[in-house]
Amino acid sequence: MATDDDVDRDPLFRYDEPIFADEDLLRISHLPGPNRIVGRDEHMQKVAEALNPAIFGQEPTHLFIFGKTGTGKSLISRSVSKRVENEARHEDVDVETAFIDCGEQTTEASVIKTVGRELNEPNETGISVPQRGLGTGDYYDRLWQIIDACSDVAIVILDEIDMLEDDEVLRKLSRAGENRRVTDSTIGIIGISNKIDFPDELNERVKSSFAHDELVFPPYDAHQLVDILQNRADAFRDGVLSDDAIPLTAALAAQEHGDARKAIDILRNAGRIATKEEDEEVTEEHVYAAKEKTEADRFAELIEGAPTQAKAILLALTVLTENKPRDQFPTQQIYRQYQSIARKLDMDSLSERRVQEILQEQDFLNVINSETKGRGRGRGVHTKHRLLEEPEIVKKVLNRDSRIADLGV
Ligand SMILES: Nc1ncnc2c1ncn2[C@@H]1O[C@H](COP(=O)(O)OP(=O)(O)OP(=O)(O)O)[C@@H](O)[C@H]1O
Repeated sequence: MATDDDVDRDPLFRYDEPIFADEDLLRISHLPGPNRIVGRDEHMQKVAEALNPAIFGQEPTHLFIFGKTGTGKSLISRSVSKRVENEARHEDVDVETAFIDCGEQTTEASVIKTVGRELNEPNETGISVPQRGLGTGDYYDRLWQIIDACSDVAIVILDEIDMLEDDEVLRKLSRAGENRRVTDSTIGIIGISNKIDFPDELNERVKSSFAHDELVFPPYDAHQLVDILQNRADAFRDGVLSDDAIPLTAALAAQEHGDARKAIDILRNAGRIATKEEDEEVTEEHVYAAKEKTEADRFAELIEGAPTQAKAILLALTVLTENKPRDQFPTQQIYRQYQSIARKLDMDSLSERRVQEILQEQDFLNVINSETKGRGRGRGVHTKHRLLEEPEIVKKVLNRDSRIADLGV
């Protein structure tokens, strides 16, 4: 019988995995078991209290969770929802969860459609939710039918809830859950946002559209990050991680704010770099190189993931910065540049006020720095914005959007 060793393998690929034992444990979307979750007992308890009624088919308390990126908001929401689903089964209650990224689904219709598609089991319900072609009202009708057919309680987790274009969807979801004429099932909403120190108008509007409890997730300290990483160290083969690898990763990830996502990404990238360099151990050097790579990837992802409108605004500031490096520009000037770009892109122009809001959202994400100053009594405020990255790098990333690349800027 031929063994693997006898077969000529294609030399283009690698067949050994000397560094990782199970790299999937370091995937951001991986949902670790409860015993691998560190330092969030109190928060988990609060989410559990809010969702507890769902186990008995009753309406949960709606929740808003705030906290900076990588503080475990999605993890705790998903993990507790899953535990509720499991416990409810013992009571013969069907709890189903839909996780929606409002950064991608920003409109009422697309949120409703996506919740419908996530909860639907088309073979059981016989209901289809087409990607396009239905009006918002029809998507709602189908969603209520799906919720009725597939669950006693639907938990809808809305990640990046501040990206929602309006709050109608929140109001309708929360009212439907209370109104037996719309659906026999109940609905619990968890809204997640990382805009904790950025109270903007949208946030206030969204926040006031239904009754809810609020929870704040603080950043992790370096010790907690070490524990989080230690709990995933079995992603690596025995003895592969040098003694410094985890403490250094945790320290680097704690520098800005204690961000578990960054810590996990750095450790994973360090492992990948060690693999690529055919080293036997993940060393300090790999961790430093991984930090650089993680930050560059994240910046690209941040811009690439932004809606085209936001990219057009960023392009406007980039073009201005190219002519006057490191300068600050008032909103009005960026707005004029943006309008000309929007025209070339054949895109509707947003209002100056909305552009100002988007500039400040980017500010939160460390791409742009915005400073607001009073102009003097009765003369209003004046905001100036500065691009923090090199214009060349920003343009390179923006040009990955084919519509923007076609401008040839
Ligand atoms: N307390 C924790 N214990 C173990 N792993 C954690 C913990 N907190 C976060 N993580 C891990 O860190 C990564 C980021 O966490 P999560 O996505 O929950 O953060 P977040 O606060 O929702 O961030 P964002 O606002 O960027 O979406 C995930 O892979 C998650 O599993």
